[in-house]
Amino acid sequence: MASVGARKLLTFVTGNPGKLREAIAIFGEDLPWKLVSVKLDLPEFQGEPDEISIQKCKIAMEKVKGPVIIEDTCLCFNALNGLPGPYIKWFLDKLGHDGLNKMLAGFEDKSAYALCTFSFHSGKEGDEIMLFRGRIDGTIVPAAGDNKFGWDPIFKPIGYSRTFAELDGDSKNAISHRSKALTLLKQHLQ
Ligand SMILES: O=P(O)(O)OP(=O)(O)OP(=O)(O)OC[C@H]1O[C@@H](n2cnc3c(O)ncnc32)[C@H](O)[C@@H]1O
Ligand SMILES: [Mg+2]
Repeated sequence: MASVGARKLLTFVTGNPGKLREAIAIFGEDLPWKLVSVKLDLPEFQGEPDEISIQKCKIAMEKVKGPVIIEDTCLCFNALNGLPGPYIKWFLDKLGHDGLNKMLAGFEDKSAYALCTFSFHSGKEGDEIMLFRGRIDGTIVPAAGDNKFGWDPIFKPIGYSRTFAELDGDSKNAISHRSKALTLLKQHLQ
């Protein structure tokens, strides 16, 4: 298995620099693992979040021989029974922040949740793909804050008066869907 010093390499396959930046910060340096990345535009599958994550991980496993992770993020509007969910990337791309807000114009319920699923495979034949999930609940609001990463400007976590985009990186990482999922993965790796 590839290693740096005493540390084993864990390869995160993603085409998204925002995810990578946050994952590196959350993963930290306290494990006997070093997180490295491979930039690849993975296919956008359809289906339920777990199925999508497993399919995505299988593609990553073809590219990376060794321990590998991928991540899939859904943004689910409760008024729309969980949509756009795994399809949020295309909805955001085509409609923008304003259009996503307008989708909820006819509903009183503006609540939503972000769901992050990390998939891990050890790289050993016969081992199963393992899933680690994190969720945060919030509200969809008109865009506020720096437009640096995806739908951050329109997601206001419950209990906060500011959107993800208005929080600094450490504050987002302390509570986010991504950090909850990655913390479970880290516990497994320990
Ligand atoms: O290569 P992968 O890892 O799949 O990266 P992606 O950008 O295609 O990501 P997804 O398929 O998981 O689609 C999720 C969409 O939600 C966005 N997104 C993911 N996590 C986010 C976060 O924490 N805050 C804001 N936007 C986020 C992301 O930019 C995409 O538009
Ligand atoms: Mg993707």
